[in-house]
Amino acid sequence: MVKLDIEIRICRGRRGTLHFIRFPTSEMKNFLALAKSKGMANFVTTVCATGGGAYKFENDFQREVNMKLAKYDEFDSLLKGLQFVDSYNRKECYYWSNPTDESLCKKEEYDFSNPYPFLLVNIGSGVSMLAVNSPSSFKRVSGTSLGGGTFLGLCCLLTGCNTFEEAIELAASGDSTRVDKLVRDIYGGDYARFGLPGDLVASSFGHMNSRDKRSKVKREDLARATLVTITNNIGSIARMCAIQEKIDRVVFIGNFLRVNPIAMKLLAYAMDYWSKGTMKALFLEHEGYLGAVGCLLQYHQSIHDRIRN
Ligand SMILES: Nc1ncnc2c1ncn2[C@@H]1O[C@H](COP(=O)(O)OP(=O)(O)OP(=O)(O)O)[C@@H](O)[C@H]1O
Ligand SMILES: CC(C)(CO)[C@@H](O)C(=O)NCCC(=O)O
Repeated sequence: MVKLDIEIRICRGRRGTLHFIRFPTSEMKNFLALAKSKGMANFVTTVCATGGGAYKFENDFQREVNMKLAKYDEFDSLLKGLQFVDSYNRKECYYWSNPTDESLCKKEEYDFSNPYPFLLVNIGSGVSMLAVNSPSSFKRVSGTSLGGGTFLGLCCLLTGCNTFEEAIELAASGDSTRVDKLVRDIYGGDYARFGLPGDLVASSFGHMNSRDKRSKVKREDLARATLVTITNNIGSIARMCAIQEKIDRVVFIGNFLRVNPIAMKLLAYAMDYWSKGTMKALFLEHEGYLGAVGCLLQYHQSIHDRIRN
């Protein structure tokens, strides 16, 4: 279990501890009802917010609890949060060593004090890829709608599970090769001419057209195959973006990676293997909270600027 609280001094000499809690935006109605019943508006007038929810729920906050949202762009917030969290916590950034050897693969700290340029891959319900060249310069290079939401949605459909935690637990004990068709299922071994090893997935879910194979597959196998399919696709797009932008470090964040070492190791493997060791996959301990930290910092900065002028 990673300790996520951060002791901070933000600006105007303010000190404190950042605590992190999360709930899905599908629970916003319940959150607002709780905030109302506890009289939250008596001690908080403004809530910093980022992402689509900052726009979608703005009127609800005003109407239900008479609170204002201080809204900040999701990518500005992610990057500001990342810079801040990494500077406060030297152990924030890590990688998976020996990703091509499961028995040796382990989590190791990474010194990210000289970060630029890097590719930031935010795996939320959808996925965005940003090329970050300096603290103030970035562009959104690409994205894909096949993200964490797709993994969870397909997993619920295919296995009858109901939560992300359940989906990950199922995947942990599943075997995706009972679902996916591998190169060796097509070639009988490697396709050496183009460097495609026999154990590479040739066709995700490619076995599932067979009635016989479908009758033998378990929920766990389907969950694992869904996880592998979505993760490999993201890894592949991220690698192409990194090549296009001439970047060799790729930082993966977003709640899809929460409690999800299978996906992280797969991404580490894919980046290392397909780049012949020239690209590195990096991860952050606060992978799902960077936007929240970033919008708080921007709010403080705006107050500071207002006081100075
Ligand atoms: N407890 C959880 N409940 C639901 N999803 C979870 C949970 N923990 C991790 N996830 C994963 O995180 C994903 C959402 O990630 P995140 O919260 O970073 O994205 P988001 O900001 O909502 O994304 P987007 O901006 O694309 O809508 C889910 O689709 C799911 O794969
Ligand atoms: C729409 C956002 C930016 C919201 O965070 C994200 O879900 C995303 O990048 N989706 C993928 C959209 C695309 O296909 O590029």
